[in-house]
Amino acid sequence: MTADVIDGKAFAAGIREKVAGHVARLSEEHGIVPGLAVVLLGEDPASQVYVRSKGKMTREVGMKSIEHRLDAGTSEEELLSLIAELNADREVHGILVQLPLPGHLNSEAVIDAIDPAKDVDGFHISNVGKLATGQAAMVPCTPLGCLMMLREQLGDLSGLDAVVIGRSNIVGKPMAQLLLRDSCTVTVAHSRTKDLPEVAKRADIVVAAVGRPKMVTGDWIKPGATVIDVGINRVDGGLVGDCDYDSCAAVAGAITPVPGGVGPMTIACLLANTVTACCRAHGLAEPEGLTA
Ligand SMILES: Nc1nc2c(c(=O)[nH]1)N[C@@H](CN(C=O)c1ccc(C(=O)N[C@@H](CCC(=O)O)C(=O)O)cc1)CN2
Ligand SMILES: [Mg+2]
Repeated sequence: MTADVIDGKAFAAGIREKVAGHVARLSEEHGIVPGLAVVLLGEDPASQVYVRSKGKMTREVGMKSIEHRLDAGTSEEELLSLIAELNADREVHGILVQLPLPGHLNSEAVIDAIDPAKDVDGFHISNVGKLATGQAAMVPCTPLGCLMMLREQLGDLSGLDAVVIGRSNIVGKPMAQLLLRDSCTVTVAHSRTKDLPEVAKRADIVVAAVGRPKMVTGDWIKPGATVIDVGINRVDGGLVGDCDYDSCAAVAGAITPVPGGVGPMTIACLLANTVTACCRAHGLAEPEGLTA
């Protein structure tokens, strides 16, 4: 079997087009321009690339991009004071603090200072709780992108066996919640899981989000399963996923490549979340097909 390649780049472009349509309508019918504020501390090269890309795509879909680039040594007090300003700014509908933060800062305290209604990353404890209890939440962008690709590829996910490898707050845990919401039977596996290859091999859906280059190999995959590779590992100047692409693609029914799979969906879903937050803030109907 040769797997279908799930083209995240093309899918993400389609989402951005939908977002642009909603933004145009918000402007024409209501005179509203959604605004996204991105805060970056320090000079981490990858973070700089992501933040630049977020700004560019925000502008391309017609939204207002607000960027705050702060020194790596910025104190928590200064950062919290900026967040309070953004919380109060009516032109800002979404706020995102680029992660990882420099080590002297308490990420949880920083994230929980963001108004949950503007938390377009979906990392605020209130959004985490809402997702877990089935309430309307802001949903973390990377898992949301994975869910959209899975629904597109497989249709109804109900009853499917899903194994999420990785238990991070940013990807693994919210991914498991979303799959559960879509009535999958969900297993969250991690570095201490016994017989991990056998566990993975039972799954119709494997989501790999561990941050270990090429860890998941084809012999872990049930023939025909759908493999979503969230890993972005820089190895020998190139980019590889958490899955060994060639051996997994030889067995899977469908697979996301790295690059060009999950990555581009993250920023597209961020833009989608910003439009959703803007509509909610103004009591307007939420855009369809852009939320979980
Ligand atoms: N506050 C947040 N911080 C971080 C998040 C996040 O969702 N919110 N996610 C990641 C980084 N990230 C966005 O911030 C991100 C990662 C990767 C991509 C992407 O398009 N990747 C491309 C490859 C790009 C490359 O060559 O490096 C791909 O996979 O095709 C977009 C956004 C951590 N921090
Ligand atoms: Mg096929």
